[in-house]
Amino acid sequence: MSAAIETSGLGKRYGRTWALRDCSLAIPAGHVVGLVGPNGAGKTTLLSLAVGLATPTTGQVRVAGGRPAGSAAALDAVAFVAQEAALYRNLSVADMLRMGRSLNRRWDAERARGRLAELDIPPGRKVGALSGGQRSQVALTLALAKRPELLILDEPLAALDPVARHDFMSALMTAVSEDGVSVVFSSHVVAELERVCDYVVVVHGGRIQVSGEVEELVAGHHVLTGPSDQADAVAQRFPVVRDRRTFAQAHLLVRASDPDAAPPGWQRHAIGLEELVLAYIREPSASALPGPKPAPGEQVAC
Ligand SMILES: Nc1ncnc2c1ncn2[C@@H]1O[C@H](COP(=O)(O)OP(=O)(O)OP(=O)(O)O)[C@@H](O)[C@H]1O
Repeated sequence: MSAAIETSGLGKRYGRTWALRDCSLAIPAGHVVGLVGPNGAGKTTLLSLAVGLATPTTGQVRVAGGRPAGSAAALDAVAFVAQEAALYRNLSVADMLRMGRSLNRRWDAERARGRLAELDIPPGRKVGALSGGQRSQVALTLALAKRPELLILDEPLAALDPVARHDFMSALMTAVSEDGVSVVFSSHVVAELERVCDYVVVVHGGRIQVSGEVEELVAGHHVLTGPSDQADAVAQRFPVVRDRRTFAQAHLLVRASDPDAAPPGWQRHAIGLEELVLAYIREPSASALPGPKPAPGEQVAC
């Protein structure tokens, strides 16, 4: 299967700071990928490298089926919506569309006009006079008019209110189902992920901490609840992501897909994506990456 984004040994250093390091990742095409992590984790850096706006200090990155990031072939296939949507506030919406047409080899003008009409965004209005939600929709329209194979968005939801956020994500999902475009977007809105993403990447401290299909990640983790005095023995049997204990009871979030994982006297609970992602973000030394799983009893370490 071709990869939407593939990196090997990718690193980016700004002065003494490694914004991203040792990043080897293969995100298969055809997914809606949520890229999450705390402030300063390296999300924008990873996306900038994938788009070709930054050059790697180490390693390489290929996009949309093996095209070197930033190459002419990649620029044709990839559309990017930046954190601050790169729109000229003094130009009208129609001017932005004209600019898009002249800058891109592939350009679906009809679709762009139709989309803006559906959204009731007047073509003659200056971009600076639009609401934040409307500006985001214009940026998405420009990106989709390229008919990209891969659409990359850096925190598209950050400035949007809940209704605009919902409308934006619905528009994105429609584009995914109509065009089959692969989408990678970074977000702090972890609660949204479960509804829209089928693949998730967690980055923390410049390193990839989690990468995988949502369904597999959720099926492969459970919370085991039982007596605290047995918790050490149970923790020896499974890779533990999070260990919470009171005097009487322990709650261990473990990486185990075995349906019989719960030892006698212990209960097993399923876990949702939001809780799973937050648990990893709170435990930076834990990781869930493709490849051999950690041995039972091994603390999952990067
Ligand atoms: N141009 C730059 N010059 C110097 N340091 C930078 C630069 N860009 C990013 N960094 C540093 O690299 C690290 C990763 O930054 P990055 O913007 O990729 O994180 P992020 O996960 O996107 O953060 P946020 O969620 O806050 O947007 C941070 O420590 C940041 O300060």
